[in-house]
Amino acid sequence: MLYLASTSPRRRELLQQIGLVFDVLKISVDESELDEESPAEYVARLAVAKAQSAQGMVGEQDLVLAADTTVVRDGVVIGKPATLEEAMAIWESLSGRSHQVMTGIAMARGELVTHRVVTTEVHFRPISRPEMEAYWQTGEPQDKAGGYGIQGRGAIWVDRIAGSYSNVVGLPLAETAEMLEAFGYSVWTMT
Ligand SMILES: Cc1cn([C@H]2C[C@H](O)[C@@H](COP(=O)(O)OP(=O)(O)OP(=O)(O)O)O2)c(=O)[nH]c1=O
Repeated sequence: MLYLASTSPRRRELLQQIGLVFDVLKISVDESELDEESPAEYVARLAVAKAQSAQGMVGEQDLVLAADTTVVRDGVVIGKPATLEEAMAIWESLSGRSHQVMTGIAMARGELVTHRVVTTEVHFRPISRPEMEAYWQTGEPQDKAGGYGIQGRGAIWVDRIAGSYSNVVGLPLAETAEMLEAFGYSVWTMT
């Protein structure tokens, strides 16, 4: 059996989109950063921690998939904004330039744990302050890394991307399917 260890509705939808059959496990891990850790190491570590924290809820033969997505600007991890002020500061720093979205994906079965990090380059057009205020009011930015959703209204700020789109939403599907194949899960044979 395949399990997705995530509270994110986006990840659930992405996995469903490619026809996978799975159950969802709610997990929570400490998301604080460690000193000296790169953004790629951070998302990989959190994805592995999420997968491993769910392993106690499943059998030895079950496969657990987990992920962590973050926005990175100039090598700095940008989290989820808690207030309008925080969101404005983030968006000011992303306006009219590029940033990276990194997702760590982890899969764990018994003693075997694999992980991978996928990066997408995202470019924002210049954003005005009234737009930022209006966007905050929609409620969309609050639970999202970098305070935007490319799959929602946030899309109007994105004028180009290089790399995986699903990675920005929370789970890079090509890479996830490839990793699943290595564990014997094919999207073509799952019912
Ligand atoms: C940049 C961006 C992020 N996001 C989301 C993806 C993730 O759900 C979220 C980043 O937070 P995560 O900590 O990766 O995930 P989560 O807290 O939603 O769920 P869980 O840890 O239980 O798996 O931001 C979007 O939905 N769209 C975007 O364009």
